[in-house]
Amino acid sequence: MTISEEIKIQPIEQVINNAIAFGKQEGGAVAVWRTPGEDNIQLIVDFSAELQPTQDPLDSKAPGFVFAPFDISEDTYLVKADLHINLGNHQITTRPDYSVSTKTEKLLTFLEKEKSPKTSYSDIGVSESKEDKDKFIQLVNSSVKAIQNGQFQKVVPSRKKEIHFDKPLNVGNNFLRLTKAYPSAFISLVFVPQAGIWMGATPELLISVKDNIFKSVALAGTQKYEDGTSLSNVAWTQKEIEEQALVSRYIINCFKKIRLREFEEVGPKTVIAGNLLHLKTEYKVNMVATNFTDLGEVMLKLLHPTSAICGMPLSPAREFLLQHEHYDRKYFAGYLGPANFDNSTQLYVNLRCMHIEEDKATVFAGAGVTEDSQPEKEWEETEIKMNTLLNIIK
Ligand SMILES: C=C(O[C@@H]1C=C(C(=O)O)C=C[C@H]1O)C(=O)O
Repeated sequence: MTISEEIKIQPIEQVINNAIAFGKQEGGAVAVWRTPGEDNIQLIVDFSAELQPTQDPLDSKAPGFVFAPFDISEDTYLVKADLHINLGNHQITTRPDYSVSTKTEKLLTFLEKEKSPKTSYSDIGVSESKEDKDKFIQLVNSSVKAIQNGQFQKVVPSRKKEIHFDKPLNVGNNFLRLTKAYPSAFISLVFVPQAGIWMGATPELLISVKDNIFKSVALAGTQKYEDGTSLSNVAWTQKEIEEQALVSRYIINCFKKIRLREFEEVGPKTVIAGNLLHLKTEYKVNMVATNFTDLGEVMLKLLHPTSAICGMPLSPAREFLLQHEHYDRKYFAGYLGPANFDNSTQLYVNLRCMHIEEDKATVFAGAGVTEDSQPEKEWEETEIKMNTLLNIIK
């Protein structure tokens, strides 16, 4: 399908804003993303009048973008790539079995003609009370007690914070700001009618499958990154080393459950994630050599939610969070990313993210708690994780 010259000359920010406005107005879902280390931004639109939730987003093999919540009993969506625009080279592709409908024509006209207001930034107010801090400190204290009582070894309590704008946030422009600020993060902007608008810059791969190679990572342990710090001089405490080792063990236990013995393990290494440092171990499996051709689907079901975002062992940690966290994480700490797209699947944990509404947005962050956690430090950790977005958003 050819793309009109008019779309090509539109600023990318405007094409993104108009695609989301189209989804809201005409019904449809939109996903925009930039994978780590890539320049090109991808945008897809699913024209379904009512997007249906799916149980197994990878099973259909349909190219699209998966959007899954933290709590697997809530709805997961696959935004199908009815229409795909590569915003790097302005190539438009439609799904081969999708007949170009009047909706496609309407979208393309919409993208060409509608002008979004020129970039002007909002004044942002952050609402946070002493009560919020006290509540989180209490949550960490009860997490440590539960660990001391032997209920589990690690748990990842989280919290949210609201920010208010005086005028609607320019999401297209802020998405582009995130891509520039965090070249090694997975940057995403998703609109699903039932879930609203979510934007994020996550450092954490959940699973990827490409050229018959399966990958996953164990990412945990957090400290602030000061510009210019040499990674070889970074030191980690025993608590942080153990906390990350539990995530590695969780992944290896998942491999064991399916009797997969041959995997490569590299790390743990210190990595930079925007304004933060983490410890990361990488796992790699050759799916042909091990005869596990559906490893992506199988591991996705076993891994989520990993002990980087929930706890170890999984069940008692999840029960604890459901009882004590007192809010719904929704899509925070869920997973998202392109599936069966350009012959690869890359799903990331939805961290460093925000849910955007008309005049406010909600940011989320959690912190891994072990027996040695100090509540005040865990609070600070959630603050700096939220700053990954708050330092950039205008
Ligand atoms: C839970 C978050 O991050 C996760 C928890 C980490 C930790 O506890 O140190 C580090 C990286 C992520 O796996 C978050 O960003 O909200």
